[in-house]
Amino acid sequence: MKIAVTGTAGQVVTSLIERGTVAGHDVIAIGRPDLDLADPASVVRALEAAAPDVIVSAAAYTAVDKAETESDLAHAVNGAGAGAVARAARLLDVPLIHISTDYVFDGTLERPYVESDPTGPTGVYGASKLAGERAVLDTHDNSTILRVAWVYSPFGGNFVKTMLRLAGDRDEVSVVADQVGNPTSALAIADGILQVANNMVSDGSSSLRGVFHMTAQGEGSWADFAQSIFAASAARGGPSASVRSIGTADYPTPATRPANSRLDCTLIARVHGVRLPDWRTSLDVVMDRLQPTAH
Ligand SMILES: NC(=O)C1=CN([C@@H]2O[C@H](COP(=O)(O)OP(=O)(O)OC[C@H]3O[C@@H](n4cnc5c(N)ncnc54)[C@H](OP(=O)(O)O)[C@@H]3O)[C@@H](O)[C@H]2O)C=CC1
Ligand SMILES: Cc1cn([C@H]2C[C@H](O)[C@@H](COP(=O)(O)OP(=O)(O)O[C@H]3O[C@@H](C)C(=O)[C@@H](O)[C@H]3O)O2)c(=O)[nH]c1=O
Ligand SMILES: [Mg+2]
Repeated sequence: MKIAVTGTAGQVVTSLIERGTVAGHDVIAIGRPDLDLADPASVVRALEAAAPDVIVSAAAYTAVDKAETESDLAHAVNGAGAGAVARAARLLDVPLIHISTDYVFDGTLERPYVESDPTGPTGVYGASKLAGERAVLDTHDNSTILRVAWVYSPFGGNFVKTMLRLAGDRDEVSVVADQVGNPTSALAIADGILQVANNMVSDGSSSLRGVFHMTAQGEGSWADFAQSIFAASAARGGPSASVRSIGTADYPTPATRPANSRLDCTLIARVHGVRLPDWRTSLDVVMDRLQPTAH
């Protein structure tokens, strides 16, 4: 399969290049300056020139707090930019897999969110991603939206790397314990994307299209996640710190984040046969990559 993916250095695009290549696919990553999501004409032009069998829309404006003061740019990239990717997929007549987020929800529900639950983003980033979902669904029927969450990997910037950096220069790190979710490895996301792509290319049924939740099994708070990161690091002889559990009110940020970010992934298991590993299993894989010599 010839897979075009948006972005060049992001966590999901880098993981898809690795996992897709291992699986024998031709993965072409297209990003700035050739494809700039803030410039819709460049998006259509670059994707048409690549002539792929399937498009994966993985690039996005992901700076959650900064988005609060860069609303126009966040919406241009995540909203209109996603629409431009969908127009390219329509022109090429190929399946589109678009990546979205748990931050489309307000987090007030007491159980994991299912796909049909009402959205209600609490910040600009979530609102811009929701606009992107709608642009995709309005533009191209042959689309699947995968909502992922709390992404980490050996690549780019993420919570795991932030925690390891903080542990390098302090004994204790304060982390919020009242936001719960599903930490998900970008490498596992890449494997899920490949399975969904295979399904879409070989089967045109509408049941395979639409919105799906796709996160790792298992849940935890950011404080739980930090604790597991430090335990895994210590076991490899790397930096560690103790976690002080704090409340969201004690960690003020420009953007409001959902208290409950948990996504129910029953639908994608049933329809696509995709079930990502437990997050603690995937964390070990990523820690082995980040600290290969530390054992
Ligand atoms: N990170 C997370 O925790 C989560 C992410 N998601 C979603 O998953 C997807 C992948 O996220 P992730 O891999 O972590 O993102 P990263 O922040 O690691 O990377 C973002 C990517 O988007 C590219 N990009 C940003 N702006 C533009 C632009 N104007 N034009 C073209 N490319 C641009 C970057 O380009 P460059 O390569 O040039 O740097 C980079 O490749 C996104 O859709 C995100 O919304 C969903 C839930 C959680
Ligand atoms: C660095 C740090 C963060 N925190 C808190 C802030 C926040 O509530 C939580 C996670 O911090 P982050 O800045 O990594 O979170 P954030 O950037 O909001 O992560 C989100 O990114 C976007 C792109 C998504 O789509 C989401 O799924 C989610 O992964 O931990 C602490 O409590 N202590 C700390 O030392
Ligand atoms: Mg962040």
